[in-house]
Amino acid sequence: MKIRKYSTKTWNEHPLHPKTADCKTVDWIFLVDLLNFSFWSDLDVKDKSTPHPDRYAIEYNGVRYTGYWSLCAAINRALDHNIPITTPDYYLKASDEELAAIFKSDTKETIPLLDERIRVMREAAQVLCQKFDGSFINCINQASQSASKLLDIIIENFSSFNDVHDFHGRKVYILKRAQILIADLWACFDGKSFGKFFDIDSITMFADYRVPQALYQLGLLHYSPQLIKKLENREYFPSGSEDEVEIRGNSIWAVELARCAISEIDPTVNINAILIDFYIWDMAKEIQDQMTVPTHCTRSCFY
Ligand SMILES: Nc1nc2c(c(CN[C@H]3C=C[C@H](O)[C@@H]3O)cn2[C@@H]2O[C@H](COP(=O)(O)O)[C@@H](O)[C@H]2O)c(=O)[nH]1
Repeated sequence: MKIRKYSTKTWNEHPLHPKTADCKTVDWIFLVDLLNFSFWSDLDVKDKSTPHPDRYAIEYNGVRYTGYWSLCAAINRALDHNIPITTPDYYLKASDEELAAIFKSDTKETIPLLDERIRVMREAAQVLCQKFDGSFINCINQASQSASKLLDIIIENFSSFNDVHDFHGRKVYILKRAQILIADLWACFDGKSFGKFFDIDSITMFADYRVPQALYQLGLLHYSPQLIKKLENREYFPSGSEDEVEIRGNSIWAVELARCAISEIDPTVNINAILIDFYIWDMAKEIQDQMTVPTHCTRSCFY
């Protein structure tokens, strides 16, 4: 496995990520991270890099994309057809049919949670147009270059980002999409302009379903035999259930411990949870076929 140096510059190198860092790119990142959830397929029981032929996929520039990349491809496809899909005023007023067409599948399976995606688009567009003059840039400006303040603005105004759960009577703030939204801005704008946050290191890893699987593979997360059996049986974990919150919460802690360990080995290295997460997520995609336990199965708009 090639060792890759991940830096914020790597974010823009992905073929489907925007190559210009401007106002339109902020709208693109907001929409992508508004919809950055639940791509795993009921058809793909093996969830390998060679996906089930019928699982949701988008053909774009001659490449078939599944998962997160299928979302980016669908949005870029619409923009290529001069549909202003990243403009909040557009996805506030477009019909359900017009929005559904954006995610039109190039295979038999439709995008998971399509109705939920349309609902959260409407909800977020309403807030952006009514409270922030139609652009997330005004949320960024209100945060005065504080990542934690922007996090508060996001979860106070956009309920679909409110990834908070009860675990044995305690509130667990996971906030995966709200945090990756801030992280993607920081990475795309290379820590400048709309990506400039003096406290970016306060952002944690993004507890999705892919990185926990990789953390286990790397020996940074331990699963009990009972949990492994449930994962192998593709048992469904309801959003907020004990197993699901445990996997996600411990993933965050595992990355924090990894961050501390790296800093102890080399205090000069400029590392944070975001870069560790991005690196592991990208690597997970490369070693998907070698994974010894499947991802966990939860359907939610949180990740
Ligand atoms: N923790 C974490 N979760 C991430 C990402 C990304 C994409 N980030 C890109 C941008 C910069 C980085 O360099 C990555 O290239 C998507 N996801 C989550 O994964 C799941 C989709 O998985 P699959 O079905 O296999 O595509 C879904 O829950 C989605 O929300 C990440 O980076 N970290």
